[in-house]
Amino acid sequence: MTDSAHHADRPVKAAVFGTGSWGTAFGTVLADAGCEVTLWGRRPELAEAVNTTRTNPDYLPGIELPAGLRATTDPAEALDGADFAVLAVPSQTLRGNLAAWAPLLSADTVLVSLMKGVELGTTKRMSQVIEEVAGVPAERVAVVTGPNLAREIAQRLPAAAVVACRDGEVARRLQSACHTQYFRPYTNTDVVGCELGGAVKNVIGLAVGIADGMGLGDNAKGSLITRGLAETTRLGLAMGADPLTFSGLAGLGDLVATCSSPLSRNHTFGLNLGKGMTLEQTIAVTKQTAEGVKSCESVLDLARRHGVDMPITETVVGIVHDGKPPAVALKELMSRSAKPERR
Ligand SMILES: NC(=O)C1=CN([C@@H]2O[C@H](COP(=O)(O)OP(=O)(O)OC[C@H]3O[C@@H](n4cnc5c(N)ncnc54)[C@H](O)[C@@H]3O)[C@@H](O)[C@H]2O)C=CC1
Ligand SMILES: O=C(CO)COP(=O)(O)O
Repeated sequence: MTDSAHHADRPVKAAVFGTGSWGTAFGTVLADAGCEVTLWGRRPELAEAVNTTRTNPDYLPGIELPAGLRATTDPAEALDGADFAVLAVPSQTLRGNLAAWAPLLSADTVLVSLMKGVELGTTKRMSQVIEEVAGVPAERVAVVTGPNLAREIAQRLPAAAVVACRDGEVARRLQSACHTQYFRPYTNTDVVGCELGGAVKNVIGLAVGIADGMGLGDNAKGSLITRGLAETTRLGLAMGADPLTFSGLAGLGDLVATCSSPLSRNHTFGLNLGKGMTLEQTIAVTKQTAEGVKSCESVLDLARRHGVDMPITETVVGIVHDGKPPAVALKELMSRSAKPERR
């Protein structure tokens, strides 16, 4: 654990791009595991605050960050000697961000996605965007996902996670670099399933939030979680994922955490809509990235391209983007034709 994050006779080095809640929290995990970590952020005043107060007052107020974590606004400084370049920016800005950083990457740096979204327009998963923009093979791109609400992790509360890479040995290296007493990563080689699990759970989290806001009860929540997982699995199967991935941490685990936590931005976004706020009002009170708001459209696009029925995702798109009143959307969802459970 703490001693395992060493590469031959030197500590493992990691650059983390994004000084938001998850970038900072995962940087904390890496530093607690013994890595030398440099966070990159856009704003000099936030980098300065991280370095001088050892806190991130904007995203994780009140939580002490480890000494092995420092911040900079210079991407070249962050990447200097990095074994891992960890990406934690919003999914829809990744392409533009990475285009600027890619020329600074060394030939053997492993790129790690922390993001849970699907690119609008291209319907690409984040690892695909990374491969394309950085010009690296799939074997050099890894994904970290699972039930990992950032604030809980930064408070060093226990959690398990999945580290996925097509190359199992790369996944094992990253697993050892981020394994601590409170953070337990498992490896997986099903990158497609792990990424889809993370992206679609945000959409289902919105749906459950809307239902909670409307006061529909816990049976509705259990039904949405289960049928949400069923439609995620259908899409995964059509895209070549291993269906067992969806009953693991990247699927069920993350879905349950997101749908039951007041810390989830997607759940909270849905809750506000369900309580009757307009989309504009909800966006105005949302200060952080709620990926499902944009990714519900790209997930639905993916589903249509693969000929997969995703009624809950379609309902969320109807409410969030087409202005359909939640009560009307609920009626439509409940009036769908009756069918066997396993289909
Ligand atoms: N917060 C959480 O609990 C978890 C978040 N994630 C995923 O991590 C990713 C990042 O989310 P968070 O850190 O939570 O979001 P956040 O909203 O807390 O932070 C986003 C970061 O990206 C930066 N950013 C925003 N627009 C940018 C741009 N145009 N260019 C460069 N940087 C920009 C912000 O300044 C901030 O540092 C998302 O895909 C999210 O789904 C995954 C697991 C847990
Ligand atoms: O992905 C997450 C927990 O695993 C965080 O969920 P939110 O993005 O909804 O806050």
